[in-house]
Amino acid sequence: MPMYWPSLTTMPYLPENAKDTLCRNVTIYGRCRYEDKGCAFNHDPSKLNAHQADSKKRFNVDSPSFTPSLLSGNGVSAPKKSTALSPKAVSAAPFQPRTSTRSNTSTPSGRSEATQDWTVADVQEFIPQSFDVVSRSCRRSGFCSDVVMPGCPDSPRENEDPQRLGRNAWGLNYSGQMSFAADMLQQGPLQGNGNGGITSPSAFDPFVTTPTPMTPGAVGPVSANPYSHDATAAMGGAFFANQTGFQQPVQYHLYAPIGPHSQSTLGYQRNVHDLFLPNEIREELQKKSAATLQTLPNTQLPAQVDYFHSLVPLDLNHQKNAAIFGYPSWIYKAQSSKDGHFYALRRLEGFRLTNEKAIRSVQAWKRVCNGSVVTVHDAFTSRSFQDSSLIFVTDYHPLSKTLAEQHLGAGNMAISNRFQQPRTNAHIPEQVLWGYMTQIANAVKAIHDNGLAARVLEPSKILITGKNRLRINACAVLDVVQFDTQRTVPDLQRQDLVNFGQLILTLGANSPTIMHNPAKAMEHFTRAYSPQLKNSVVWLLNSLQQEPSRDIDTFIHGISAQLMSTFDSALHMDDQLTSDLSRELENARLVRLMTKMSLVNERPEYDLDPRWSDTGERYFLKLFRDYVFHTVDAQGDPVVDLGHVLTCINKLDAGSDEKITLISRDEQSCFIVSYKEVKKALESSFQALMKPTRRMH
Ligand SMILES: Nc1ncnc2c1ncn2[C@@H]1O[C@H](COP(=O)(O)OP(=O)(O)OP(=O)(O)O)[C@@H](O)[C@H]1O
Repeated sequence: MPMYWPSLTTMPYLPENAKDTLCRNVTIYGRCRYEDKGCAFNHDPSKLNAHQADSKKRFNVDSPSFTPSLLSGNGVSAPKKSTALSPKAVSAAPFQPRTSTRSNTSTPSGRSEATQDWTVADVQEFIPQSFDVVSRSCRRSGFCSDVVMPGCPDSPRENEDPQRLGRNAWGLNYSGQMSFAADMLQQGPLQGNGNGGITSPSAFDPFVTTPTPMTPGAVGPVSANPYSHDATAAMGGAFFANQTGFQQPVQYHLYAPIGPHSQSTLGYQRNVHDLFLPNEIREELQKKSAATLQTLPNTQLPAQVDYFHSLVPLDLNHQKNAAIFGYPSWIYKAQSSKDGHFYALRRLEGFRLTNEKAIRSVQAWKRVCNGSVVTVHDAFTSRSFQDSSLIFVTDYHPLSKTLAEQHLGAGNMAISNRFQQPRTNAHIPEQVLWGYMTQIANAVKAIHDNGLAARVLEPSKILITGKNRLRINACAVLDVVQFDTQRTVPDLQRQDLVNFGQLILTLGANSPTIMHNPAKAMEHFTRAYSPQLKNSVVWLLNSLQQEPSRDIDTFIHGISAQLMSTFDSALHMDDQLTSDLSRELENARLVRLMTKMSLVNERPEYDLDPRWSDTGERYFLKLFRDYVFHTVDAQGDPVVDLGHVLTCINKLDAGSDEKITLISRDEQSCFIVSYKEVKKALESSFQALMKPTRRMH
């Protein structure tokens, strides 16, 4: 190990009391080769002892102003060092207040004092302390004996046997739990003390209620937004949103465990998956994104249909029946050149518009805004397909299936290709069927309230867009195609109720053809489901015959108990999604911060420019990057600890006052810097990048 050389020019920090601090080289090697070459530290232990005796006189038990918070003068907690490690500590005398140290543990002076205390004979008393708030880095951080690094799982803690820690890559211990969480939770909130120091959790007094940053009207630590200094100035509004108006306290930079929780883990344990979106949701969303962005090269389809392009067919087979609309219909996904969004285009092949008013009836459908209806946006005629077609523009719901595909085996082969899960012939559970009923009732009510009728309530025209999540599709089509119908809207609305009843009966009987024999279908339904469900279906089926006339409001009133149950399920789902979302809370921030770091660090075009890469702030940003990502253990193997990375980046984002020691790759120089300083340096370097012409000034 090279001799320690504290007065290198790159080292920005020299303790003001250097003369009172025993040189570390004297401690380690017995002498300092730089004693006469400018080393600013003390090389005569006897002088130091005299001085320390002096200082003990000044600060002792009798000192009237002693505060047993274990904080040093600058607000940084006193080092624990040898006291925590000494075997004598076990039989230590009861707690007695002793001299508080002035500087933090990262400084050479801290080390020399430790040396004074290091001999066993000097360990007089055990001072109960919490962890060192000031962390000290060591590139060889694996169980490094002289560095206590909160957040670094390889640092020794409280006589912990490193072997027992049994950690593996990603900071997981062998039981599969994240190791960093304990450190993060242990550290608790970091709060500036207004002195540039940090109050440690050891100063927490359970009997004193202080306003927390979450308390409305709280002042103190949150009065200054720790992030606001750079918000728009540094990144420009487009890159980082301006955060003015929101006082985010530092505590929010920890991942708070929002339920539901796994019962098999201890309070402080985290599984790496706890930090991110659950895999199923991530996969589902990614598949949906992929489906949305899918394109079809070498297609025979027109390149442009009105203001849409990039058409991809959504139909699962080439056989089209004209049974529902009277015209063969096709569905395409397409991108709008007006707004760049994706839409579903339903094309009715060979339709000739004879009455212009017909197509205007779509206007009324644009006003139907309901979670159970596929929103209709537009309708127009087109000759792009070399015929005369009628096109309906609706919302696109990627990877959706129709009820017929899901439960009645429609397009079975193709479905298994697209969704990789062929339809099961299983009987639909009653609760699921109630869920379908309440959602369709919701859609029908919205449609009827707008003075319209759904007219198409078929299993092949109802989409499942998520788990048990339905939306009525193909609305508005019959209003245009059968514009001249003689039936009144109330009549069509009653017909909707009948169609609704038939739909549920078909699904419950689990066969598309069972409606050819309604008596048999009802018999099957009665056997499979509760009388309440059956009665609801019968009520709907009889809507045309009975007086007084029936409407959707009366039906909804009748199934209110089921509505409550569906509503409750929706609330649970909402909770679950909120909880899942909270896991992603910091990711966007972290990714942006890491992007910033990557943009600044080691830019090839400035590689040979010493003013850019190897001096000042850029240099310690480079070392900070090493500290976060390139730490190695005692054997020189890379430490791959996600917990360490997240902790460091979160603290950087928060601009914490906590200090770290950054050591150069050749171990010849070091910086003692706070995260706050690193953050400022990152901001100004990034600013310099954004203004290349002025960067050198
Ligand atoms: N708005 C939409 N967003 C996404 N996919 C849709 C949309 N509308 C329909 N689809 C999908 O397109 C496919 C074809 O739908 P379509 O309405 O033509 O039903 P179909 O099963 O072909 O019935 P039919 O034979 O009566 O036309 C279905 O798999 C459906 O999930």
